[in-house]
Amino acid sequence: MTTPYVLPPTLKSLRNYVDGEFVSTDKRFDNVSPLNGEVLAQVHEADAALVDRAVQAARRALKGPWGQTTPEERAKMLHRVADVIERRFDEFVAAEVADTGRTVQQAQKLDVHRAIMNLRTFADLGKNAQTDFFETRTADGDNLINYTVRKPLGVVASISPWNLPILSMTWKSGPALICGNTIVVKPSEETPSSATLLAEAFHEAGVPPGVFNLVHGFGANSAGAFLTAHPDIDAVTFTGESRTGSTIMKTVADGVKEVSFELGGKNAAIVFADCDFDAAVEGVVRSSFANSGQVCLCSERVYVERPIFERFVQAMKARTEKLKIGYPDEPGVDMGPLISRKHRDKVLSYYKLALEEGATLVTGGGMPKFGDQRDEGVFIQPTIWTGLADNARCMREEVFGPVCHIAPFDSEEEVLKRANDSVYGLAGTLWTTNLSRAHRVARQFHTGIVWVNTWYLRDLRTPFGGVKLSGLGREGGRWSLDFYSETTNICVKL
Ligand SMILES: O=C(O)C(=O)/C=C/C=C/O
Repeated sequence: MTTPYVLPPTLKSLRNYVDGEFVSTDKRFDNVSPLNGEVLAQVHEADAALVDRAVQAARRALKGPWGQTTPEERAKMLHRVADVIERRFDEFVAAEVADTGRTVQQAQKLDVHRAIMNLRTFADLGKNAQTDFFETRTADGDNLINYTVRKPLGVVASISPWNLPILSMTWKSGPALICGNTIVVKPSEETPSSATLLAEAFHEAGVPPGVFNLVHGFGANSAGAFLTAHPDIDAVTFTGESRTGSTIMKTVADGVKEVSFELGGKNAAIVFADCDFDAAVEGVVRSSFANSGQVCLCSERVYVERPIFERFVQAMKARTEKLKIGYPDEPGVDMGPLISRKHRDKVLSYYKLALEEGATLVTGGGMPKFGDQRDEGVFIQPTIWTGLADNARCMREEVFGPVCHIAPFDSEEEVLKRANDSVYGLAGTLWTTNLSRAHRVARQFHTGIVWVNTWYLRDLRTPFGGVKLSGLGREGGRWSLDFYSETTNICVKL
């Protein structure tokens, strides 16, 4: 097992991967560890010319051998990539841990595990995909048959976030490639390591040049903007902040390109008095502080039915104060640092704002003091507030840190009105042992996803995405196959 946050030697210099080759550039930026501020590697930034080379390589590959492959052959290649990830599992764990400071346990059980699952699941879903067939009889007595065929969109631009780096990159690449497209991926500048390893995995698996391309860089005036503005891309899939989604939508509007967005959230968890109390406490601690609260699905707003409100707040406080914050491989560690100093400053600004807005601080609210090198990292305390008004900024804006606010409620009608009173609508969570209430309330969440008596358990065949500012479209299962394909209907008179 490689030491969890020392990168494998090949990852000291993180290059682009274009047309089957690793490409260095003169313009480089530091990859900085959130654990202790050390420079881990130099990242080679792609300029507009290199992004153009990547898009042209992707376009050429569509007309090459890749364009002639069958879904079965593409599935075999994706499984081979997954085999390489399995073989180099510890390196992918080390890459994710080095870039993000997450716990080794999470990187193993969630991030890298899901990267393998994403590729294998979509390889098989795409290979076995159903299409539609209708028998039609017209009023004039004609008999017709109608059937649909799925064809590739073309060149897909994929921009993935720093919070679940390899999970989101493979969540997009898997379905895009099984549908016969080619892809240019741009990881966040905060998490370049596992993306570079993924390019090595595609290379080792023998996927033809130009099918999978990787460009490193930032958003505006850098690789992200060059890629989404490129005239020869056919679609954009993006996970990240809502305002960046709007910018991308404007960029591709003239070309009327297809977009799939999974954006921000200010998710609500509703805890009824008839819940399984201990399970709800455990579940809401997890849904508030997992990945240091850096998951678009986390619950930053918790509503608890009044009869158990005080008891629930005290139980949450006690359980949260038991969370172990520290290095990725410390025994029993629960939470690592945030992704960067800049992001920690943002979260700390909300910790300060909450008090100005009248919050009662139940626990946390600052930074842990380790008295060792970890103080050079960007760690932060998990925090619980109560007492804020529903219209406080901390109740409406996404903090994207380990924080939640707990408020009491008195009726289903009231709590649903408050939970849905948000510009976002990604994920709702609900805790109750009353079966009919579970189904009745779940469907009244104005969100794309609802979890009942659990959080963030995923079936990859289900539709995943949000409403309002939380996104556009759905990915997952056949919804991914529909997004990453052009569907043609063919009507034949018999
Ligand atoms: O679980 C997934 O498939 C996924 O895409 C999660 C995204 C979470 C973003 O913060």
